Formats: sequence, C-alpha cells, structure tokens
Amino acid sequence: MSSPFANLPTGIDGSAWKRQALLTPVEMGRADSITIENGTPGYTLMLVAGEAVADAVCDRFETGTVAVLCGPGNNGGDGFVAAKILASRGWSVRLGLLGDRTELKGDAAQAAADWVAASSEETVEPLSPEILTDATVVIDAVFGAGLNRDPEGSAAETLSAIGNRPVVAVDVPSGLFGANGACNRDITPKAAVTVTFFRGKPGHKLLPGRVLCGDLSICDIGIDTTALNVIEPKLALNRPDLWASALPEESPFHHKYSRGYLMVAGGPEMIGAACLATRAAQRAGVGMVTVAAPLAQAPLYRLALQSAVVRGLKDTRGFLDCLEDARLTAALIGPGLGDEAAGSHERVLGVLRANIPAILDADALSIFADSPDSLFQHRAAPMLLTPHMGEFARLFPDLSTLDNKVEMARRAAERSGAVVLLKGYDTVIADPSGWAVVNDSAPPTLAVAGAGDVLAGLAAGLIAKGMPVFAAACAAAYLHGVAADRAGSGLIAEDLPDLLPEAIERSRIPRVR
Ligand SMILES: NC(=O)C1=CN([C@@H]2O[C@H](COP(=O)(O)OP(=O)(O)OC[C@H]3O[C@@H](n4cnc5c(N)ncnc54)[C@H](O)[C@@H]3O)[C@@H](O)[C@H]2O)[C@@H](O)CC1
Ligand SMILES: Nc1ncnc2c1ncn2[C@@H]1O[C@H](COP(=O)(O)OP(=O)(O)O)[C@@H](O)[C@H]1O
Ligand SMILES: [K+]
Repeated sequence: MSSPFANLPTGIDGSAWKRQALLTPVEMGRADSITIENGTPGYTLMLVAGEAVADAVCDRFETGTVAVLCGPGNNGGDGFVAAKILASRGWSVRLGLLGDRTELKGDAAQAAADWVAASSEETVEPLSPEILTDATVVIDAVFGAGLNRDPEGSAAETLSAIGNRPVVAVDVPSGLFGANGACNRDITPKAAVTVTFFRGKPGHKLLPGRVLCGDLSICDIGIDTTALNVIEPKLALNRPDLWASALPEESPFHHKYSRGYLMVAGGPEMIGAACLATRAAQRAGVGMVTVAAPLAQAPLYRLALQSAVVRGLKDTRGFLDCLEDARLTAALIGPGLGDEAAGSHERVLGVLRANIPAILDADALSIFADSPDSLFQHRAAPMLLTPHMGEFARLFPDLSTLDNKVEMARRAAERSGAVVLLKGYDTVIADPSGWAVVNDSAPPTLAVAGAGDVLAGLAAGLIAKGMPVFAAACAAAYLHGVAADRAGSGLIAEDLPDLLPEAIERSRIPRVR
C-alpha cells in the first residue's frame, strides 16, 4: 500500500495537508469511530467538546443567563455537558431539549443524565422560544454538521426566534449542512463563534454557511490524528504551509529568460486586462513577459508596459509563430482577448498545442461555450482554467447546478484534465484527481473589475517560474486575497500587483493558523 498522501499534487506538503484538512461529516464520523476503536471512549470526547464550548462562552461573555438549545443527537450531548460546566461556574442556565429525554441514546443520554443528576430540580424543558427569555448568551447545540434537511417544528421555531442574541454554535450553527455550506438563512442562527472539533468542515468555509459561523474555533478534543492517514481527506483549507516550499526561489545563476518567460495574449479592445495580468506576472518575479498584441494596438501596450516586450502581430499566423519561441515557459490567454476578435479560437488552441503550461481565463473560456470538449482535447501540457461562475456555467452547464462548489470544481477538473480555479469569496481549486482546497483569504472588496486579470497573471507568473500548476493556483488565490486585504477599502485592480511581492515574501515562512 502506498503511504498516505503520497499522491498529493506536486509541490503540496503532506503534513500541512493533514493540518489544514476539511472533513466532510462522513469523514468526521470515521475519525470519531477510529478514535473510539483505538480506546478513547466517545463520552470522553464529548466531555472535552462540551468543556471547549463552555470555555468559549466564558472567554467571550460576562457571566449571565445562558439558554442551551439541545437536539436529539450528540450535538445536543455536547450542549448538556456545556450546561453542567457553566452552571458550576455561576451561570444561570435554562436548557431546552428537542424531543423526549428518554429517547436520547448513548453518550447524549449519559450527558443528559449527568446534567439532571447535578441539578437540584427538573431542568430539561421542551425546546421552545420561551427558553430564550432573559438569555444573555445562547448555546446552539441543536444539530451538528451531518444535518441534510432543514430544521422543522419547534427546532425551526426556536432557532429563528434567537434574533440578535449572541450565539455560540456547537460544531455548526444548526441548519447549516457541513458537507456543502447550504442552509436556510431564515432559520439558521448567525453565530458569534462556532466551536468545532478536530478539523473544520467544508460548510464552515463555503458560502452561504461561512457567513453564519462567526469566528471559527477548531478545538483538539483528543481525536486521533493518525485517523487522517486512513481517511485521506481530499479537501483542505488553503494556507501557505501547503505550498510555501514550492514557491520559486531566486538564484544568482539565473538570467531573465531562465527566471520564467511568459507569453500573454493581448486583445484589440480591453487592453487594460492583459496589462493588469502582465503586471501581476512581473510582480510575481518572472524575468520576461512578451505581450502578443494586435498590430494596431501594440503602441498602446508599449506605452502601458515599458518593461514588457510587446510584439505587434499582423494576424493569427504571427501569433502562432510567437508561440514557437522555445524559451517560453508558460502562456496566458483570455484577459481582454475579445470574444468576437478574429482568430481567437485558433489562438487559444495554438496556446494549448504549444506544449508549455497554459493558463486560460475569461474570453478564452467563454468562446468555447458551444464546444468545450474541443478545448479539453487539445491540451498538450498542464492547464489551468480560472473561471468565475458565469464562465464556468458556459463550459460546464450540467455541473453548474450541483449543490456543492467543491464537487463542481472537482468534476470540471476531472472532465477537462485541467486544474480548475472556480472564483468567488469561497474560491475552490481542484485538480483532476480530486484534490481540492477552499480559499478564505479574499475580502469582498476583490469583487471589482480587473481583479480576475490580476489573479490570472499572478498564477501564470508563478507557473512560468516553474511552480507546479495546482500549487501555483493555490498560492495565487491566497496571495491575491492577502494583497487585497492590504489594499483595504476603495481597492482598484491596479493596486494589487504592487502589493504582491510583500505578500509572497510573507508567505514564505509558513504561518499555521
Ligand atoms: N463521539 C462523540 O460523542 C462526539 C460527538 N460530537 C458531537 O456530535 C455531533 C454529531 O452527532 P450526531 O451524529 O448525533 O448528529 P446530530 O447531533 O446533528 O443529531 C442528529 C439527530 O437529529 C435528527 N435530525 C436530523 N435532522 C433533523 C431535522 N431536520 N429535524 C429533526 N431531527 C432531525 C436525527 O434523526 C438524529 O437523531 C457533532 O456535531 C458534535 O457536536 C463531538 O462531541 C465529537 C465527539
Ligand atoms: N464577494 C467576493 N469576495 C471576495 N472575492 C471575490 C468576490 N467576488 C469576486 N471575487 C474575486 O474577485 C476576482 C474577480 O474576477 P473576475 O470576476 O474574473 O473579474 P474580472 O474579469 O473583471 O477581472 C476573482 O479573483 C474572484 O475570486
Ligand atoms: K449546532
């Protein structure tokens, strides 16, 4: 048997992957079971989990009245444990249970029995909005990450009655599906903090669920990390320790061509797009960028980009000739290419046949809406596609209606044979064999024209410098977000390239969160 994580994409660190893994609810259940089989009782895990929840409440809020909303499973069990600890720390506790206490099973039944034994009177009320009266803090322990249908009845009624009261959610805000981040926002509470266990879940990082989690606190409750070697989770949170060791290093022995030589295709109208991409690639440290521009617009490109070599090309033949330069190490096509421009299809296919890594963005994707397979068939070397959701739906209409963004990107990568970077607040990057990351570094200010061109140029620059495609795409999405964060409000895409060098240098030392 091959060692765990041996098949990770080139450039991705296996130990970091284990640290940053995001576990589906099914995988989390396996981690629980493996730990229990290895000798840790489930109730011990629940006691530690409940204590972590109680600590989160005490760390953030003045001692007062806590309403503990408990569900019928182990999530509710954690709630009972937290209730008992908070009562012992001087909190006034009201606890509401969905269903009958006699129907609780296993560890949850034990936790409920312990709570009742420690209380002087019957302290398990039926779950209803009444429990919330006078609460200064609410613990939401109704449902865990494995939920996959909307809460109904008194659960829905009580959860929607929480209003603006501060909420500490156990595992997930109840109603959020851990596998994909789906939730009914009329029911699912918005937490101030979500206390989860062992590792995050996809739903903590994917929209819309992510915005309801508040601060995510991931607690070690004694789950056996060797369980990850068996489970081999294929999704992780995008952090520098995954790919920092694959960031290109500079060398005294390099010259400008050997520091990466990128060709960027320029179009006839949206000149700014290819210019932004070129600037980003240059700031990523490529030694040389050639912009292949239409003859008529070449002077404009030259004015905008003094340090790039601008080739004015008469026709598509000239463009294809440009690709023959054996020193090229990658090519980017799409930003500002023009969907109507003569020869666009042929130029994209020319890039794919050139046997150098190809980065396809924007128009290079959209113009293949009628024949996506022809795009995938011509791939001769590694390829990165960087669609936003609109472009994605043009190339993969059947996948764009899936209810899980990770699956969308994964299946698109599998079908196309490319690394797919599906953009947004919760950008997902997937490789053809199913490995995927979710990026959470992008602030909403990145939703601005031209930001995608910068991202494509940055990824292309890192790839041209020799970084493996999946690792480069992960690095680009992360660094793009960090640069945007640094730019602050009023961000325009032009701000981003100049902020990249600092973001890159800071990420060289892995910072594990
Ligand atoms: N081994 C353990 O004991 C551990 C358990 N943990 C906790 O366990 C939780 C997972 O426990 P469970 O798997 O029991 O999941 P839940 O606590 O989410 O419970 C699922 C229960 O809710 C019912 N249910 C599902 N959807 C419903 C709906 N829409 N309306 C009404 N009822 C519905 C199900 O029939 C089932 O009885 C985690 O979230 C975590 O809080 C953690 O403490 C880690 C360790
Ligand atoms: N709400 C958002 N929060 C954070 N980042 C976002 C959001 N919406 C879009 N982005 C990011 O902004 C960039 C926009 O790219 P794109 O849509 O291609 O624009 P353009 O083609 O004008 O450059 C992408 O990197 C995307 O991930
Ligand atoms: K919950």
